Amino acid sequence: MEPAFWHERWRDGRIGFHQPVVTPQLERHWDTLALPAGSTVFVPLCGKSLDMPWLATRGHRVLGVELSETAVRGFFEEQGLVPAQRETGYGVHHAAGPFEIIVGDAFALDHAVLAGCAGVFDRAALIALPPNLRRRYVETTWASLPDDCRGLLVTLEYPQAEMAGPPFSVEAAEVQALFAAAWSPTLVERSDILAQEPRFAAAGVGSLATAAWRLQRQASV
Ligand SMILES: C[S@@+](CC[C@H](N)C(=O)[O-])C[C@H]1O[C@@H](n2cnc3c(N)ncnc32)[C@H](O)[C@@H]1O
Repeated sequence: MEPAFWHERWRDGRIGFHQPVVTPQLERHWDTLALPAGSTVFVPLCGKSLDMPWLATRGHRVLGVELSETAVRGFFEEQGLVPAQRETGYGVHHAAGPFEIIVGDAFALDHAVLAGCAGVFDRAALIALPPNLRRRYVETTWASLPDDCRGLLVTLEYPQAEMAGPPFSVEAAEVQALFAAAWSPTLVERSDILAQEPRFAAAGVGSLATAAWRLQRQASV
């Protein structure tokens, strides 16, 4: 999707992807990653997700990247924080408490800015991107994470022909194909959620599952 698509969504308040609750798979599976207390977790395409404060309650620092300044302003306001702001080569960097969010393009991040991230959490980031950008996202953004990084990825699976994305369907075979070169993906949960997502059923989608993947970065040689 072009940046204008997302800017319009935030400008018009069409943010049905934003959840008023913490992602359940994050609560269920995060601790199995056994990341050290105090370590930094990267949250790509972060929006104003409540997953970020949840990660902070687990003792993490959080580094997010998000195109929309509206989203980032909303996040800090809702958390009751006033961020310090500075211009960087990646975009305007906002920092307050355990949170740092760059208002910028996830595809422009590099090893230098992500070097301190021990973990990564992706909910509605990979699946927000069309197929050509999904590969680019894994080969640039995820590829810039350090060698020992571990993470959790949440995807949706449904017959793509029955509904246009976003969110897009990303099936297990694609997760394996995208990540297998540099990460070890392990499926930790798959649940049928059609009954909880009436807008998919209303759009004519006949089956809908969510999957959670644990990912371990393989050391580069
Ligand atoms: C589907 S939303 C999910 C937001 C968040 N992960 C959540 O769970 O609520 C995708 C977000 O990615 C942002 N976005 C899209 N492309 C981006 C890019 N190239 N770099 C940074 N953010 C991007 C959009 O503005 C939008 O807020």
